[in-house]
Order: sequence, then C-alpha cells, then structure tokens
Amino acid sequence: MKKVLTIAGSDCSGGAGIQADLKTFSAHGVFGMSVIVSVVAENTSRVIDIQDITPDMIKKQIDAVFEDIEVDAVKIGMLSTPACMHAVAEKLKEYHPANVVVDPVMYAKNGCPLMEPTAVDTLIKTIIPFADVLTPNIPEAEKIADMRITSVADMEAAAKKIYSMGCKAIVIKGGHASGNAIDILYDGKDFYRFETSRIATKNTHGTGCTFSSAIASQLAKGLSVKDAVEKAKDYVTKAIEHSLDIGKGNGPTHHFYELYKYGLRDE
Ligand SMILES: Nc1ncnc2c1ncn2[C@@H]1O[C@H](COP(=O)(O)OP(=O)(O)O)[C@@H](O)[C@H]1O
Ligand SMILES: Cc1ncc(COP(=O)(O)OP(=O)(O)O)c(N)n1
Repeated sequence: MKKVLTIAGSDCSGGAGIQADLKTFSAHGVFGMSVIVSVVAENTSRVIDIQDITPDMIKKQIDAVFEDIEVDAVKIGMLSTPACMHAVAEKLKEYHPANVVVDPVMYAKNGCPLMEPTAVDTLIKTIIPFADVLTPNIPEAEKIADMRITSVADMEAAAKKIYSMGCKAIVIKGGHASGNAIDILYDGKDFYRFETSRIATKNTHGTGCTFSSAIASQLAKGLSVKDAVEKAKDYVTKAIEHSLDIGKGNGPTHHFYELYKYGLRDE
C-alpha cells in the first residue's frame, strides 16, 4: 500500500486540514499519516483560535515518520508562521521526500487568516522550492505573485511568475472566481486547463485540502502530474457535488459518497 503524509493544521470540525487530508487518503486507498503543525479551534463559520505546535515537536513528528516508514508522497498544508516553515523546510532538506504537494493555505473560506501575513516571503524562500506541485487558490496566488488576478490570462501570468520561484509545477485553482470552475496547471513548459461547471452550493469547506491531498495520493500511486491533477479535479468535483449540509456555515466536502451504493454507509 502506498503511504502518504500530511503536514498541516488540525480542523476540529473535521472538514478541512489534517482531517480532510486523512479522509481523502482513505478514499484513495492509500495509508495516511499526519504531522500536526497547528491546532485550530474552528468550525464551518469561524476560526476561534490557533495554537501552533513548537518547531521542535514538529521536527520530532517528522523524524518519527521518516525514520520508520517509507513515504510515497507528502502533502503540506497550513504553516502559520515562519518558525513552522523553517522547521518543515529543515526536515524536507534532510529527508528529500518524493512527490511533495504544497497547498499554501493563507485564509479559511470564511476569511479568517491561517497564516501570518508577513510569512509570505518565508513561504516563498523556504517552502515553495520543495514543491513538486504548488496549489494556491486565486487570493493566495495573488499574494505570492504580487499581482491581481481577474482572468484566466492573469492566472497563466501568475503561474509563470510563481513557477520561477522554484516549484516544479503549479496549479492555480479557480474556486474563488465566477463562472465555470477553471484550474490552470503549468509545468514550466505547457499550460493545461481543467474545467467544470460551478456547483451551486455554500458547502465548500475543505475543497483546497481535498484537492491537494487527492493530487498527493495519485502521485504516490505513480501517476504523472497532469494525470494526477486531472483525477484530483474529478475527485474534488464529486466531493463538492455530494457535500454535506453540516454546521451553520460552509459545510464540508464528502469523501465516502461511493459507499452509499454498497450499503456501507447510511445517510
Ligand atoms: N462551487 C464549485 N464548483 C465546482 N468546483 C469548485 C467549486 N468551488 C471550488 N471548486 C474546485 O475545488 C478545488 C479547490 O479550489 P478552491 O476552492 O479555490 O480552493 P481553496 O479551498 O484552497 O480556496 C478546485 O479544483 C476548484 O476548481
Ligand atoms: C486547519 C486548516 N487547514 C486548512 C484550512 C483551509 O482549508 P481549504 O480547503 O483551503 O479551504 P476552506 O476549508 O477554508 O474552505 C482550514 N480551514 N483549516
């Protein structure tokens, strides 16, 4: 069985962060492991507080996984401070894992910040160069590329700019635009476009975590970046189509909708 590690924050309400990542890994039939970087008291409506794990403890968790288990892919999510980023970067340098997918989480869907605004420079210098695939949404790409994005042409220009910062491929996600949900992949050579109709739902908590973890799972299984992104786009689209009306705000994506068919789950 392929083994995939998430290094990210914990969402106690279960829709995003580590919890969404592990659900996505299970749905893909890979063995999920987790290094918790921050504990976030959040739900479908708001972020109440964030407690970062110490850099020393982040590094010890990463050591515990890598000294014992062969890791086929790593997904990196919320890294709230430069100290967290330096801790993770030090260990990526030491273990140089294959198939690193970085979701540069900056805000929750409800607008609450999950990364210190001044940490963007550190993210660019210490984490982005390790990314085999970087998956910013539009507001995150705007911050990293330091430009406004209002069209697909802008997404492509931003992708080129961010690619030059050292990642091997970049997907800019179109969840925050209007019209069809268009994601752009750039691998330094070619652009690819992945497009679906926009699903009319408020229940999109955890879409970015789901998408990046699906890419990591597919890379672990040996797919090319283009094929992994294509399959991840299909997966997240179905997970949004079947999203759950849980909580008072943006409900979560659904990872086990297939199981209804076999009577393994009730709803
Ligand atoms: N309403 C929607 N309908 C269809 N696809 C969506 C919708 N919202 C987001 N997506 C897709 O979900 C994935 C995650 O995108 P996005 O929501 O922008 O990420 P994030 O959660 O990081 O803000 C992308 O593939 C995007 O196109
Ligand atoms: C702990 C934690 N990590 C990441 C997020 C953001 O998740 P994402 O899938 O990018 O988007 P939303 O869930 O905010 O829609 C989070 N909220 N919490």
